[in-house]
Amino acid sequence: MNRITRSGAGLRLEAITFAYPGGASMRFDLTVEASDTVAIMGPSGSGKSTLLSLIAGFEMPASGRIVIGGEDVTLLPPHRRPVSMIFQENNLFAHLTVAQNVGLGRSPSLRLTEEDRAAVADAIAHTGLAGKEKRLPQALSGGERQRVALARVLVRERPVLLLDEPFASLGPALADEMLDLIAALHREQGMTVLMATHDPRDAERFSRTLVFVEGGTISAIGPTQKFLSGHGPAAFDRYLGAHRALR
Ligand SMILES: Nc1ncnc2c1ncn2[C@@H]1O[C@H](COP(=O)(O)OP(=O)(O)OP(=O)(O)O)[C@@H](O)[C@H]1O
Repeated sequence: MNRITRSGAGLRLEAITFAYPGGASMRFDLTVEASDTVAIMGPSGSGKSTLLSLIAGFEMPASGRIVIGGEDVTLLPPHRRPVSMIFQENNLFAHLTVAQNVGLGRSPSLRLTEEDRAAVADAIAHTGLAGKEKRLPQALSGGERQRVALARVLVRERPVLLLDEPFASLGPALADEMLDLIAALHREQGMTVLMATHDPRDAERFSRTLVFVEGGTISAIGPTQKFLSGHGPAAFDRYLGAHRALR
């Protein structure tokens, strides 16, 4: 059944510097092993989304290098990078059906070959959307819309998946369901996954490695279990304590 095959790519950010106009300067150094699952955590405004946007190519660094799967992608536009990204919401085109939104992952003009159509059907089945192919996004639940975004990621067959708080607009049950689905796809396909999240439960359930971002830089990286069991850096414990107090 599985026409979707993919494996992960390693990722390296070497002395990446970046600043938004008028904003503070940020600097990122990071090495991620192929097929790792990485949670990116840190205070609001610390730079988690910016880090993902730099990897995806939506923002360009002032200096430094980004290497994915051994290829220097620093100067490549987003669509030429071996990366897919899912945002918190607004991942879909409102005027296109589920099947068309997924099909865009294969061809921006929706000129699909037989093989493309088969891949779209596979991805729709994999994400539990069979029977909903002709619906428009407005006729879907929030969780189903995120599944469509995930199905599109699957047909793109990129070895790196970036998730920017993809469950933040979903209730806890749907968020868990979506996380389980991503975990299952990861087990099957081994893509490298980086996920920005504020939720330690998501990090614990899904990630092997935790990256802690503070003040525009990565201040710590290590095994998720170690960080979440209170054996990480003191700053991370303070962040978790403050985060839990807010909830
Ligand atoms: N397009 C932009 N233009 C100017 N400044 C921006 C822009 N996007 C983000 N910033 C600023 O850059 C800093 C880092 O933002 P970023 O969105 O990366 O943080 P974050 O850790 O993802 O935050 P959150 O957890 O709230 O989503 C913040 O101070 C933010 O205000």
